[in-house]
Amino acid sequence: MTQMKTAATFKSVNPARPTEVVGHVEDLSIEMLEKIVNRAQRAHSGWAMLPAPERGMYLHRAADELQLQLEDIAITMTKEMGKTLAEAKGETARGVAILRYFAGEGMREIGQVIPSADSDALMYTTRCPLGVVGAITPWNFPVAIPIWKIAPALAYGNTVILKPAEEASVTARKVIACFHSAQFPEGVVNIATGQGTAIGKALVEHPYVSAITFTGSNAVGKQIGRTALERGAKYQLEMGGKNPVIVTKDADLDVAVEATISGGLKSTGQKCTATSRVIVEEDVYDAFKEKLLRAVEAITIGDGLEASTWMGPLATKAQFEKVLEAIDKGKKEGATLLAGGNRVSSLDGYFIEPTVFENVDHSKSLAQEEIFGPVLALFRISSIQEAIALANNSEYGLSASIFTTNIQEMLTFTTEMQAGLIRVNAESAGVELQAPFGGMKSSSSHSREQGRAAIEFFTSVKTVFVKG
Ligand SMILES: NC(=O)C1=CN([C@@H]2O[C@H](COP(=O)(O)OP(=O)(O)OC[C@H]3O[C@@H](n4cnc5c(N)ncnc54)[C@H](OP(=O)(O)O)[C@@H]3O)[C@@H](O)[C@H]2O)C=CC1
Ligand SMILES: O=C(O)CCC(=O)C(=O)O
Repeated sequence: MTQMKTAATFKSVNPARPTEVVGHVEDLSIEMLEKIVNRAQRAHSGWAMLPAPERGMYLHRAADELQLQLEDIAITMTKEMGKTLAEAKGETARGVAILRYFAGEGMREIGQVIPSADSDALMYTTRCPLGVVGAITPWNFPVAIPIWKIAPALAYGNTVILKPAEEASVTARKVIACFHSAQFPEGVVNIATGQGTAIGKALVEHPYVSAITFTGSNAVGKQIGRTALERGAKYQLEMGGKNPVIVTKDADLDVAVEATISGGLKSTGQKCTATSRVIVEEDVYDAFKEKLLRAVEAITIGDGLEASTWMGPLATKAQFEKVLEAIDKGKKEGATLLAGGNRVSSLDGYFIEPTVFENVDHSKSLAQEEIFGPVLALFRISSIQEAIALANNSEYGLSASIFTTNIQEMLTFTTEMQAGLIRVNAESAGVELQAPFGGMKSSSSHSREQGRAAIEFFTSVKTVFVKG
């Protein structure tokens, strides 16, 4: 009798009601990962040799499949990590658009002809794929983030292994099923579910994995960067944010309040681009605060599948506990709690009230540490210079917004703000797929994802000199 070694599994639960199991996912062993990496390595040369427009057609077919599965995938996402169904549908539709954008990359130019000093020579650049790419992704955007890593990797001729967050693995498996239904050649698109500290780590260390693209926490990102650097693999890290919004005395306060609520509290504040510091000029501080607190009070909390819900639960038990601890620490450090601050005791899941603090010390945790939850800190300032200095007083530099109608203030902000995404009269979150995305300072490894910028990470440049 042949003994088949079967994989262990782990369960993924619904954060809105943690007794409900959304699905079981394979907890791969290192031996199984080894097989997947070998398969991806074997598939690489065939995939890289395909004409780029043909690779683009595969991506179009994956987009068609994702479009067909949009409703089911969005419902799974809401059940698995809690964001509202409207947001989950929007994110899945964004995944379709990203696939179509990178399908088009198969038809765009990849190099330049450069004048040579030798009149008998032709000199040009071209690009080649890196090989096997490992994509390690978080739970907060379980469709968009994997796809904005996988789609360019494939378009430029790499094969891919996705290691999704454990808490979003059921959704990730459904996304990868769309690629399989689109009949990508065997081994080109792969998923390796399991623990980050085992499977993720082994992927980063594997000699056949030429590049790692990661989104998640700073602690893990830095560790991945060190390991990849050590063995000469290419790496790209997108990590945290402590994103400021500045509201000046010339701002339209209603617009600023709506954008602060949306940027800070949609997805329950679990976006690396979420607003967490709200820096308001003293002339309008009290008026802004009053409007903000009224809007916060109107927020409906509940299961993301219910149409009346504006804000769902935190995605995981760990995140729920981390956010409650951060709120508690803020209180102990002397900040004034204006709204929220508690778990929602009438609901079983990982729900926390939208929370607003003021009188926050700039050097303390509420002003400096990424919370990744529905928590806003208000700061009162007396000038635009003070506002920008405060906004820049952070180890992070991902996204930053200003609300003003004063053109000089807009220009000063766009010049002096140290952030990869600068937004004027618009919320700090919300990324457009055709534009470069990434942060400054500790928010990223200084590279950019999405749009045409993606080609820089997922390919290597070759300079070719041909002498006749
Ligand atoms: N920038 C962003 O978009 C995000 C930021 N965060 C921040 O990170 C905090 C913690 O969230 P968390 O989910 O724990 O984030 P992590 O950084 O731990 O997880 C992100 C991904 O990395 C994997 N991973 C974990 N450890 C390793 C490792 N040693 N080697 C390789 N891969 C690994 C995880 O797998 P597994 O799930 O199996 O652990 C997951 O797929 C949040 O509170 C928030 O502050 C979180 C999510 C997104
Ligand atoms: O703001 C967005 O749409 C993207 C946010 C993001 O990339 C993240 O939270 O990891």
